[in-house]
Amino acid sequence: MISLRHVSTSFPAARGKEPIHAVDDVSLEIPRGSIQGIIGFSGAGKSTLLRNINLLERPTSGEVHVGGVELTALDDEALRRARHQIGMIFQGFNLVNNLTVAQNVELSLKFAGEKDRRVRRRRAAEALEIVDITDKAKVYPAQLSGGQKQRVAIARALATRPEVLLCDEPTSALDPFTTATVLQYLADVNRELGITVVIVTHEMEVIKALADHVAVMESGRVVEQFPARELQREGFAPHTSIGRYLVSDGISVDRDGGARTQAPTPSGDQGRAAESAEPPAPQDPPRGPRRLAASELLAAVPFEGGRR
Ligand SMILES: Nc1ncnc2c1ncn2[C@@H]1O[C@H](COP(=O)(O)OP(=O)(O)OP(=O)(O)O)[C@@H](O)[C@H]1O
Repeated sequence: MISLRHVSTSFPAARGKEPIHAVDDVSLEIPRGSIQGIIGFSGAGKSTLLRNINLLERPTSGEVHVGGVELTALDDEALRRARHQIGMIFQGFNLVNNLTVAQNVELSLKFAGEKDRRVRRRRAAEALEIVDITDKAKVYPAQLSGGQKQRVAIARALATRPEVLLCDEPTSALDPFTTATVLQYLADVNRELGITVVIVTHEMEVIKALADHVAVMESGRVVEQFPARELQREGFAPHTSIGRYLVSDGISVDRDGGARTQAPTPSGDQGRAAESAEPPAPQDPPRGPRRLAASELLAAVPFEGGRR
């Protein structure tokens, strides 16, 4: 379904510096209808690789194929049409604040060239129903919690009926209970609509809950791949030190190094902004009180139809 062939992406150097090789000769096959997790530390190149799939970031070299079409060979107009098959959601939700929830979703259909307003309204209503947020159709994003905003973003991505959903750290700004809710919707979308999901995250617990396949990135390269079910197998150890570190106990890769520990509230659906900080170096694991692992909370929140 998605085939990345020797994809590299470099960014020009600042004066006197070396260019940044954000993605370095990555080849990856993602089967139709699967959930592919991409994990690694900050700066590993995960987001750039994800944005290479819909050419939001055009690779410097290599080929990107989606649904049998080589996107890297298309002209601008053909690429614009092909992109309707690929929805995307982001850590920061990216909703338009001065439009209502329904208008935000309709906007994606407008961009996709749907001229009939009634069709846009109907399809937006359908998409909002998929993520159970129809009751918020007339409110503005500022009136929503983080989890609700992400559900609207999922609806917006689904409105064009894509075959692929790209998720860039979709739960990083959410508390663990809200994370479980959003993951549930992504699992449902994958299972019920057959949408191929690619999810970039620094949280192994998200991968464990959702993914079929895992790719570990370091310094722009995919250094290791394994089936996500391996994560449930006792004694499983990735081959690379970065992979072992990411799956080791206590690693929900809390980027603040455990300095800000916050117990989630069961009411849950209160988005809170994640604070950015450098990740710990692999040889320097996080200190301080361990944040409640998402798995503990996922166990507490029913995850019906969850994949694992
Ligand atoms: N538009 C850009 N211009 C210049 N450098 C960039 C650009 N986008 C990304 N980079 C650099 O490319 C490298 C990979 O960045 P990328 O955002 O893909 O990593 P990541 O693994 O997603 O990190 P994070 O988890 O922090 O989002 C980093 O060194 C980053 O600074």
